[in-house]
Formats: sequence, C-alpha cells, structure tokens
Amino acid sequence: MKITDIRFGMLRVPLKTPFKTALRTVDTVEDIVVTIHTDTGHVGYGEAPATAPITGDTHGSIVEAIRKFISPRLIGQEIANLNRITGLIQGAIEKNSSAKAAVEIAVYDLFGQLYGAPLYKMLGGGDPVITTDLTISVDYIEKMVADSIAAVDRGFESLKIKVGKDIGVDIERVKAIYAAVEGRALLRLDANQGWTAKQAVYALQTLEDAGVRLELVEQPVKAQDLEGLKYVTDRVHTPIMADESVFGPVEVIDLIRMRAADIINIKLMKTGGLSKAIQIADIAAMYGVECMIGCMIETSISVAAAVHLAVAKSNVITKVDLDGPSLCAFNPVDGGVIFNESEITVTDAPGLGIREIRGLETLAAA
Ligand SMILES: C[C@H](N)C(=O)N[C@@H](CCC(=O)O)C(=O)O
Ligand SMILES: [Mg+2]
Repeated sequence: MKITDIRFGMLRVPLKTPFKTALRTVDTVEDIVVTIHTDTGHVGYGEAPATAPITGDTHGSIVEAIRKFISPRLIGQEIANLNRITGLIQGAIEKNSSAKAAVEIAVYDLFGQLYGAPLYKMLGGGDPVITTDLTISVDYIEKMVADSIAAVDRGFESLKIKVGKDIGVDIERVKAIYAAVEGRALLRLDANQGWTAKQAVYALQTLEDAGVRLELVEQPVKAQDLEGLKYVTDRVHTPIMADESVFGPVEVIDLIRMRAADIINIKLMKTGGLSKAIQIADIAAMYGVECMIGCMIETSISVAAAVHLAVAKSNVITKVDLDGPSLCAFNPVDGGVIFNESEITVTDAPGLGIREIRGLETLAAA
C-alpha cells in the first residue's frame, strides 16, 4: 500500500453553543481535513483545527506546511513502514504540530486498514469503551450553574469548568457550581493561563478551605511560566495539570523532573500526532505520572485517533477530555468511533473506521 496523493478539504460544523475560554470564543468548527490516497484505493483521514492562540497554527499555515514540506516526502512511501513515515513527517518542518497531527492520523488510519485491524488493536489493544467529561464554557455564574446541571442530567459525571477570567468571580463560579452538582459530578477546572501563580494559589486555597473538592486544575498560569506552575503545584493539595506548557516529549521530561505539575494533558494537536503522544504516555508511565487525553475544537475525525490511543494506553491515560464531538451540532462522519454523550466506543472496523465525511468543501490537492 503506497501513498499516491494527499488532498485537503475544509470542514465547517456549528457548535451547539459558543465555546468560551479565557483565551477565546468559538462558535463553529472550521478544520482542515486531510485525505491520504493509496495505490490500493484505500483512503486515510486526518483533521487539524487552527488553534492559533495555543499552537500558533492557522488554516493557511496548516495547508502550506503539508503542501510544501510534508507531502513531497510522503508520496511513494509504503504504509507498512510506519516509523519511517512518522520520522519523515516530524522532521519535515519545525513546529506546525497541527499539520503534522492531521497527516499522522491519516497515516495511522491507513496502517490499521493495511492489516484489517482497528487502530487501538494496532496500538496494543484495550477495553473499547471510555468515558469523557463535558466542558462548561466560562460565562456569568447563573448560566454556568444551569449548564452544569444540564450536563449532569445528560449523564456526564465529570465536568471541565472553564475559568481564568476574573479571580474573584472565578471563585464564586466554582463554589456555585460545586454546590449545585456536589455528589453527582467531579469538577475539573481549566484556567487556560488566565491566572498569575499567586492568584492561582489564593483561589485554590480559598476553595480548599471552603470544602470544595476539585479533581484537578488545568493550566492555571501562562504557558511559558514553568516556575509559576511549580509554585502553584507546591502550595496546594489540588492536583495541577499542565496543558499549554507542554507540547512534546522533551518538555514533558523537563516538567516531570522539575515536578512542576502533577498531571499532563496530551493532545494530538500539540504533539504533532500519535507517534510523540505515544512517547509522552510511555515517559509518563515510567515516572508514574498520570495523563489526560484532550482535544481542541475538533470533530470525530481527529478525536477518533485520540480515543483509540486512550483505549490502548489506559494504564497511564486515566482522564479523558474528548468532548469535541459532543460540542458539535451534528456529526459529519459516517462510520468511525461512536460518541454517545459521555460514553465513547471504538468499533472493530479497520483503522479509524471512517467511511465518509459529509459536507467537506474541497481545497486544492497537496
Ligand atoms: C475542547 C476541550 N474540552 C478543551 O477545553 N480544549 C482546550 C481548549 C481548546 C480550544 O481553545 O480550542 C483546552 O484548553 O483544554
Ligand atoms: Mg486546557
């Protein structure tokens, strides 16, 4: 099975409600879809969102990185040589992690199709059902409380509460939500870099003193502020998770050695796809550090790859934030992973199992 062509499409899917964080507000998924075609007629699917405030990637940079740097190296490559191909992708250009992720996901999809096995089995196998949280966008307090109750009523047992806008209101937001859903759902906070280290310690100690039990707090401080992250981790009981602070395996090793965070959020759009995400999971397992698997504003194409990884690495990826498809107004994918509210199920269809993507706008070939 040899790669003959790499093509692009633009996928637009409205969100059920606007997604609001300390960094940005989004109301529609607008992602680049990559299809890799082979001499056997098989097609592999990948997807990349343009999450510029986090990864630096834009639609233009994703297309350009693939068209000019990645695609020329891959045409003619044999899918069976997976490690050679992922090396070519990772070495084609610096950074551009979302472009690399989209291409790697499509290659891994084809790798599974080549051997007639679902991706999670190619990655080591596991229990095919996992459970995700649901994100509650940052908003005024009454709306966040209502959204949290609605999510719990839909069966979500873990909520990821977006904060990081205003420290005083954030404390009140979390207290009000905790009071409303206590005993029915675990709460995770994500400040998306919105606090200073001192503000984070103040907020978390205040919440701890008030009896608010949080499962974890994600990225309280600026991405580059590793000392600040450690300052917070050292001073609160609540587990602290690094998200925007860590993209690849080298950063993860530094972070673990510094003991700057307790948990690591792995996202394929930060790691540049599955190959380095696997490395991070293996490093974390060696050090006994837990991981979450997360996503950006993505549909069930690229999130499917993250699900397969989570299933195969459930020894270390113990927390799941793969709610992108649940935030979408509809699922544009025929086949693939089954997203049913909090419950996510992988099937035994080869690769990612995707048969068709509806509503894909064609862009020029790579
Ligand atoms: C969608 C997911 N639950 C999430 O919150 N992901 C990111 C933000 C994604 C984005 O801004 O596109 C996160 O910070 O964890
Ligand atoms: Mg985050």
